[in-house]
Amino acid sequence: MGTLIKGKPVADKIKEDIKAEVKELRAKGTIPKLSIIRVGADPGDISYERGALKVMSELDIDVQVNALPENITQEEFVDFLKKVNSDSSVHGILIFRPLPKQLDENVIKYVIDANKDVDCFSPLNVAKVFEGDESGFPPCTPAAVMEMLKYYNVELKGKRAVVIGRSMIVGKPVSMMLLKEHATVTICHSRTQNLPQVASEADVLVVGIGRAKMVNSEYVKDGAVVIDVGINVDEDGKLCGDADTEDCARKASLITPVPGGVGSVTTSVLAKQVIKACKLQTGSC
Ligand SMILES: Nc1nc(=O)c2c([nH]1)NC[C@@H]1CN(c3ccc(C(=O)N[C@@H](CCC(=O)O)C(=O)O)cc3)C=[N+]21
Repeated sequence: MGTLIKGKPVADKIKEDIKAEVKELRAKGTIPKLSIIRVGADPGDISYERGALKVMSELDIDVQVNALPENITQEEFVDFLKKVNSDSSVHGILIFRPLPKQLDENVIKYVIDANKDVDCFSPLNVAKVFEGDESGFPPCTPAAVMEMLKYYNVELKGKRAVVIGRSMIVGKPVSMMLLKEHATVTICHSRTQNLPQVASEADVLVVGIGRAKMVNSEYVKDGAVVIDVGINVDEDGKLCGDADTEDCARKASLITPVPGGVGSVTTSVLAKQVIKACKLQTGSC
């Protein structure tokens, strides 16, 4: 029976480091501020927003939530984003994705100010993740995965990591970050043949596909570490991951729960990146 590894101690440690930095910034008259841009009311977005608001208020970081209508046009969205870009009181910008289909992410990603882009939307920040350059902003969820692995002393060097999912928010960047730590990385997705077989070769299995409880013990090698990045809402309206936690735990050595796992660390990483952005913009680093 595997051990559930929770996000809370990892998040607490990250928050502890940030607290002093916020104090220092505030003493100099700078109020760190995050601007969230949400289009519509997707349950995953709402969950992230709720978590983010809680963490930012704990840490005394200002947040502005911009809830834009589901049917907003591309032009209106771009105009709005440009306004947030040029608002000097805002240091970090988080745009929930995926955006509705009338909005072209391939255009918008060039509009967001890379220095305020705390969740790696801008191609400039994406490039840095792929280059292993830590001067930019990695996406918060993959960064949270790496924080979890580090905190729980999971060895990556030379190990076989399998990532299920190839999104720009989770799968692709987390694969590059695992590669940087010298894992041998396989990226799987909905078209992968013999998925359970490939997944069950993993020492570390990272799941981010957005399909509730899809991954069961058939996908898990004995003693593997399972990191569940999925945030889904089940039939009863409860939050659940992409893995069937209980079933996977029969074989896994360590497994992250949902809620209370990676998601709870993501929001702390977000706060950390807002502070990094704030220091960058106010010249205090
Ligand atoms: N650009 C972008 N980046 C994302 O990383 C992103 C996104 N868009 N769109 C939505 C999904 C979903 N997501 C969550 C992150 C944390 C929690 C979280 O804090 N969850 C808490 C529970 C919070 C609550 O519901 O009260 C937990 O798992 O314990 C939830 C969901 C990130 N996503």
